[in-house]
Amino acid sequence: MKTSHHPLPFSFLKQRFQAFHQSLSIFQYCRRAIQLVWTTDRHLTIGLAILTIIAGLLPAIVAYLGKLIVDAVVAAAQSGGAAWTALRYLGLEAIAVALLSGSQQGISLCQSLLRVLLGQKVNELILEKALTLDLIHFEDSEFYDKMTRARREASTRPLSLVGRTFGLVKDTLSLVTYGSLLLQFSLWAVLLLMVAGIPAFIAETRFAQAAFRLFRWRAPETREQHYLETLLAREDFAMEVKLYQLGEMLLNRYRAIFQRLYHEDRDLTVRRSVWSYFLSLLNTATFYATYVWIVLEAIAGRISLGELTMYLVVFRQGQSTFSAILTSVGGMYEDCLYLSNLYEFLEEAVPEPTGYATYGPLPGDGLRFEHVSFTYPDTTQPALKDVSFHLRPGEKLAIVGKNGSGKTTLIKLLTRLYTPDSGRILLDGRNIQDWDIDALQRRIGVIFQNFVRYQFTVGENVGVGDVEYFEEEPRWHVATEKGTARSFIEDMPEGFYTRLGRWFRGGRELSGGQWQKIALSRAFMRSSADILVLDEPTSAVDAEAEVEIFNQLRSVTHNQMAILISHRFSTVRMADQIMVLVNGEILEQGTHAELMQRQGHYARLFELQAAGYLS
Ligand SMILES: Nc1ncnc2c1ncn2[C@@H]1O[C@H](COP(=O)(O)OP(=O)(O)OP(=O)(O)O)[C@@H](O)[C@H]1O
Repeated sequence: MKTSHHPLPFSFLKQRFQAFHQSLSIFQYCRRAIQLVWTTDRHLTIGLAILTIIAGLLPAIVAYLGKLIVDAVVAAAQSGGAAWTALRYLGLEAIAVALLSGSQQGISLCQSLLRVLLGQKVNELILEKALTLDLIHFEDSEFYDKMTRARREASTRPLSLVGRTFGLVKDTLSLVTYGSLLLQFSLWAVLLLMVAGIPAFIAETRFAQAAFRLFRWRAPETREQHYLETLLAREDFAMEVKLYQLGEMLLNRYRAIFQRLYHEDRDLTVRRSVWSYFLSLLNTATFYATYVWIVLEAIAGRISLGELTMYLVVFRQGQSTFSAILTSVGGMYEDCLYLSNLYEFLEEAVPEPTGYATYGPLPGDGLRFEHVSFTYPDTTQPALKDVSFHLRPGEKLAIVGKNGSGKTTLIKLLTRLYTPDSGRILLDGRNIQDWDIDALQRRIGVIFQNFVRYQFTVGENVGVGDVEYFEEEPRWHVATEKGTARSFIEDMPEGFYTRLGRWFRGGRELSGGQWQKIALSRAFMRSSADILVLDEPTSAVDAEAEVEIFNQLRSVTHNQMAILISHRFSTVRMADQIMVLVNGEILEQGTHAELMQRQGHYARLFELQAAGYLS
C-alpha cells in the first residue's frame, strides 16, 4: 500500500516563505535611512516630502484635463459653439504642467543638497566609529573589509534609498489616481496593469541580491586594488617602485584584478539587461492588447474621444509608473542590502571602558610588570612570556633583543593598545586596566619605530604630542630643544611653520634622522608624562647626535622613567637597568656592569658590537 506522504513540498514552501520573509526584513533599513535624512536636515526632508506629494498627484490631473480639452473641442466642433471652454481647460493644463515641472525640479534640488549633507554625515559617522575601535579591529582583515565596504558605497546609498522611498510614494499616488480614472473604464484593465509588471519585479530583486553578493565577496580584491593604486601613485612609495622597476608588475596585477571583476560584472549586467528586455516585451504586449480594446470601445461609441485619449495616456503612463514602482522596490532592496553593511559596521561592538581611576594608591611606586604574558590574536606563539620587572621614578630601562623578540609588544601592552592574557601591569600600585585610559595615556610619551610623518607644519608635527597644547609655539620650542631638533628647524625658511612632506604645495622633505628628531621632540611635548618610551629613537641619527640625545635625555628626564629600546649598545649601557629579551622571555636583567660580569648573552653581544666599531 502506498502512503501519500509529501514532506518535500511543505518544507520547500516553508523555505521559500522564510527566504521571502528574510528578503522583506531587509526593508527595515528604509526607516533607518529616512531617520538618517531627517536628522541630517529636517527642512529639506519636509520640502522633499511635500514636493513628492504634489508631483505624485499632478500627472493624473493633467491626463484628466486632457480628456476635458478633447471633449470640449469635439463638442465645440459639433455644435459650432465658442472655443472658450476648451481654451480654459488648456490654460489650466498649462498651469498644471508648469507646477509639475516645478515640483520635479524642486525634488531634484532638495536631493542634490541632501546628497552632499548626507555623504558628509555618513562619512563622519564612519570616522567617529573608527576612532572608538581597538587596534585589534584594524589588524583584523575581515573587519577592515567591512569598513572599506561601508566607506565605499554607503555614503551614496542612504540618499538613494530615501530618493527611491519618496519616489515610491509619488508613483504610488500617481498610480492610485490613474487607477481611479481607469476604473471607470474597467476593473480588468486595472488588474492587467498590475499583473503584467510583477515578473519584472521578481527579476529585479533577484539581480539586486546577486549584485550585492558579488560586492561582498569582492571586498578583499577591491581592497587589494586600492592598495596597488596607493603603491603606484603615492610619493612615499615612488622611489622604491621606480628603483626596483616594480611599476609594470604592479600595474599588471592591478589590471588582472580589474579583468576578473569586470568579467563577473559583465555577466551579471548582460543577464540583467536580457531579462529586463524580455519582461518589458510582456508589458508592451499588454499595452497593445488594451489599446485594441479601448479603440474598439471608442469605435462602438461606448466611450467618448476625450475618454479614448485619456485612457490611452493613463494606461501607458500607469504602466510605466507601475514598472517604475517595481524597479524602485528592486533598487530599494539593493540599497537596503548595502545599508545593512553600513549598520553592521556602525554597530560593531566596542569594548566598554574598563577603568576610571586617575591616580594610584602608591604614588611614587613607578611601573611594575608582574608575570605578564601575551599572544597576538590568530597566532600560536606567545610574543611575551612571564615578563616581570620594576621601574622606579627617575630610572631608565633599556630593552635589548633580536628582531621579533617582543620589545615593541611590551610597549603596546604598557600603553593598553593590547591587554595581557595573564599577569598584571601596575602603575603607582594600580593595575593599568583599572586606570582611565586617557589619564593613563597622558602619563606616557611614546615614539614608535614607525611613528607618523604628518603632512603638517613642523610645529604641528611636534604639537601632536600633546593635543591640549597642540598649537602653543613656546611649548614647541621647549620640546624641540629637548629633542635636539630646534637648531635645524630654525634654519628652515619658515621655521616652525614650514610644511613637511610633499603632498601639499610648498612642502619640504626631511632626512630620516631629522624626522626622528621631530618624533623625539613630539614625545617631549607631553610634559605631563612621567614615562617616556623610546622605541629605537636613534636608529637613523648619526653617532654624534646620538650621544647628544642621550646626554639630553639624562638631563631633562631626571624625574621621569624612561624605557628605551635600542640595538646600539653604546647607548644601552647608560641605562640603570638592562633587560635582554629572547623569544618573549627575559633572559638576563641588571646593570651594564652586572651583565658584563656575568659573561652571558649581553656581554657577548656587547663585545661583538664593540669589536665591530673598532675594526
Ligand atoms: N600585530 C601583530 N599581530 C601578530 N603578531 C605580531 C604583531 N606584531 C608583532 N607580532 C609578532 O610578535 C612577535 C614580537 O614582535 P615585536 O614587534 O614585539 O618584536 P620586536 O622585538 O619589537 O622586534 P624589532 O626589533 O624587529 O622591532 C614577533 O614574532 C612578531 O611577528
